[in-house]
Amino acid sequence: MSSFRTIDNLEPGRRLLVRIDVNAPVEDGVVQDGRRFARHAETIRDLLADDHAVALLAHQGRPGRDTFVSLDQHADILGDHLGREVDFVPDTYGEEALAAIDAFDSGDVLLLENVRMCDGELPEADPGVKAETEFVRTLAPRFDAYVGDAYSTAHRSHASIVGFPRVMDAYAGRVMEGEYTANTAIRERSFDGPVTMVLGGTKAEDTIPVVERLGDTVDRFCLGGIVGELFLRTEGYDVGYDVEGSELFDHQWDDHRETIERVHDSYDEKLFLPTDLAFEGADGERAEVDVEGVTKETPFFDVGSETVERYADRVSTSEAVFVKGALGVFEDERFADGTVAVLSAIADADCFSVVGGGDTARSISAYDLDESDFSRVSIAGGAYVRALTGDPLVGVDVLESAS
Ligand SMILES: Nc1ncnc2c1ncn2[C@@H]1O[C@H](COP(=O)(O)OP(=O)(O)OP(=O)(O)O)[C@@H](O)[C@H]1O
Ligand SMILES: O=C(O)[C@H](O)COP(=O)(O)O
Repeated sequence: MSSFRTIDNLEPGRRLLVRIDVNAPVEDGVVQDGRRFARHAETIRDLLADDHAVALLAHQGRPGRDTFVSLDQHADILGDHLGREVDFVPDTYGEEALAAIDAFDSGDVLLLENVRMCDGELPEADPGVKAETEFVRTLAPRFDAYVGDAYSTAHRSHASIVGFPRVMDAYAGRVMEGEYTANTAIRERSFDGPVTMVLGGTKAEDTIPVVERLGDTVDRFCLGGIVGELFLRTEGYDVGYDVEGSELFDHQWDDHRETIERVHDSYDEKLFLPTDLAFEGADGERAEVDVEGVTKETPFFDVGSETVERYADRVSTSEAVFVKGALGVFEDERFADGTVAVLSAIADADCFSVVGGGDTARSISAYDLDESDFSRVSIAGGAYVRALTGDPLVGVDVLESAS
């Protein structure tokens, strides 16, 4: 059980600084709605019911990525979920933000600008260091308390996650409490039959340590997405290289090569890698190639149909299946087969199943799968895998210390 205080422990009518995580996919400049908005809206609704004044902090994307955009659209989406206006302030702790904060009152909700656009939020550092930033020193005294609700960013030692709770009265919001309780409980379960992990997506830093840490307890790892290609590269296949305009592979290969090779050698028998991959053919349609025939000039966007069949077969004979990261670029219907077919096989199987990853969880609603066919859908990605591996979450630790 966690030992943090929750928003149920707050006196009504406080001025609250609330960190949420509505980091979302951005398609052609349009921020996509999803579970994260819906779940944080529940926290905000509960806070408003207790007459609090709510100033929201959140991030979107990472500097340098095309998903690194302002939060103005996020305010509208949150407003739609809440059925009321959420005021967007295009500033975080400058004059405009301070004027808005000084003027706000019980029952108001405002969303400050993307915290990763302001000095002090990045890079990661010790909570004591982040608490000394101008960002934290300026905003903290203007509020009665801090609410940490961004469970899915609780693995990042950033100012808005660890700096404020270090110096403020701090509480966990509904999302933080719910995700923490469920994800910690998952780790404590044991299973009689085979346990399978389906790992894909774009973040090697999240998925590779999972294989390393859980290699002795998990029976099968079915790999796809970027991580699948990086493992194929250790076997000498010409994949997992950046083509022009992409920055998905080479830096991750440089950072993780040693671990990938070690993990590959140690758990060879448990690792299932794609045997075929999908790409965009000359006619713009989905085409597939056996891994024996791949070339480094071709970008691949999904696992192929033979791989899907093998993975679906593995999950259907499992007692428990954990998913982190999509097997392909499911946002494009041509490359959704791998992700959707394997999720469907999990939904049909008689097993305990958890799907994690902010982006990955979106494929469930995007392709009309039924959320109730899974034991749990977590809106967290990196924090979810850390919960599975038992690694501490700084954003949770700092809330516990604040109690
Ligand atoms: N071969 C591929 N090339 C490029 N992108 C891919 C490929 N396979 C999967 N993806 C992308 O992986 C994404 C999902 O994984 P990602 O690692 O970004 O996040 P996640 O695990 O869902 O969540 P979080 O961001 O919360 O950690 C999807 O948006 C999908 O488009
Ligand atoms: O989407 C996520 O996983 C969280 O919002 C954290 O984002 P980050 O990986 O860019 O820190």
